[in-house]
Amino acid sequence: MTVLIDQPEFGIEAEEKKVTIDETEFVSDGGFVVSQTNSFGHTFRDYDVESERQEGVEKFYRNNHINQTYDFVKKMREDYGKLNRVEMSIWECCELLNDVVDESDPDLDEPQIEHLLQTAEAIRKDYPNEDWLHLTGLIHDLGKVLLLPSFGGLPQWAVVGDTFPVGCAFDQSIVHHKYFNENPDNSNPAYNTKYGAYSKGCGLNNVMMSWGHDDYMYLVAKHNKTSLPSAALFIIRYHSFYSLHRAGAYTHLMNEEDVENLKWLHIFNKYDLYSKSKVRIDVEKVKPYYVSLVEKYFPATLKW
Ligand SMILES: O[C@H]1[C@H](O)[C@@H](O)[C@H](O)[C@@H](O)[C@H]1O
Ligand SMILES: [Fe+2]
Ligand SMILES: [Fe+2]
Repeated sequence: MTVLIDQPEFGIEAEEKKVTIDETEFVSDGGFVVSQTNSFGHTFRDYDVESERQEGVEKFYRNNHINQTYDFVKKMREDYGKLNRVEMSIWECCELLNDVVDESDPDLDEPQIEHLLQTAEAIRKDYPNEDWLHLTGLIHDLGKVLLLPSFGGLPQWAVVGDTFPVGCAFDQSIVHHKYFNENPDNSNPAYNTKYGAYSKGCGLNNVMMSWGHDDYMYLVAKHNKTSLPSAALFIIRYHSFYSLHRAGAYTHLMNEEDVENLKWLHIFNKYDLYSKSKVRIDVEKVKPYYVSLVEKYFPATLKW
């Protein structure tokens, strides 16, 4: 197995370190079993199948697609980039997710803390030595605290669901694409072409993504100077960007570093998606391990 992990130094100017991956030798056989069906007996991410979640999820995407505009995202990034709302530790934030249920998800109606631990534990089974990836699993959805009053109490459409670039044409592969017809950017010639506000190979870092838990948690991790490698930050920031990592759209906006990091996101996605189940994790049992990882990669208190 060839996985090289440079542990970055902790410091403001420390560059995001790379974790290189040799896919041909990277075998995962630790025992995580991919389930064919979700808790409701359907295949994962089927947005059209009749189920108890279908109607609510579609309503969610209508609101999401109408309201996520370039100007809205710009405003949210500026506002939340100040990180002036709350001060707390990573673990305290995990516990806040006890009260959060995600309305965009056809596969899960459990409190989000379950999903965090299920994802992290599933990764740990197959990649026992990649502790940074376990921690990435634990924290990737922490941005959903944006739903809570002390974080601004944003509506679900501004926090969860798949993400996509704003400022250029909305790709057909995006879930419930038809609702973009009512998004004002869709009829704005500055934003409705293949490249829109961007240029070929400009790099995802220069692309504005619809606002939600991904970009927020990226901002929190980055500005609080995590020592996690760049692949972890990429996973956190783009894990909901299914039109890219599943459908292969928008690759014309990627640069070389994005291409490298996308390999890790593909690995991560398997655990994020297929670990969703009704099988509960014993939080108290696994807590000491995750708290030790948090100590390794984050300061004790973070600004949110
Ligand atoms: O419904 C889900 C959920 O909100 C996830 O946290 C997000 O990452 C997915 O992309 C989305 O489809
Ligand atoms: Fe997510
Ligand atoms: Fe997730």
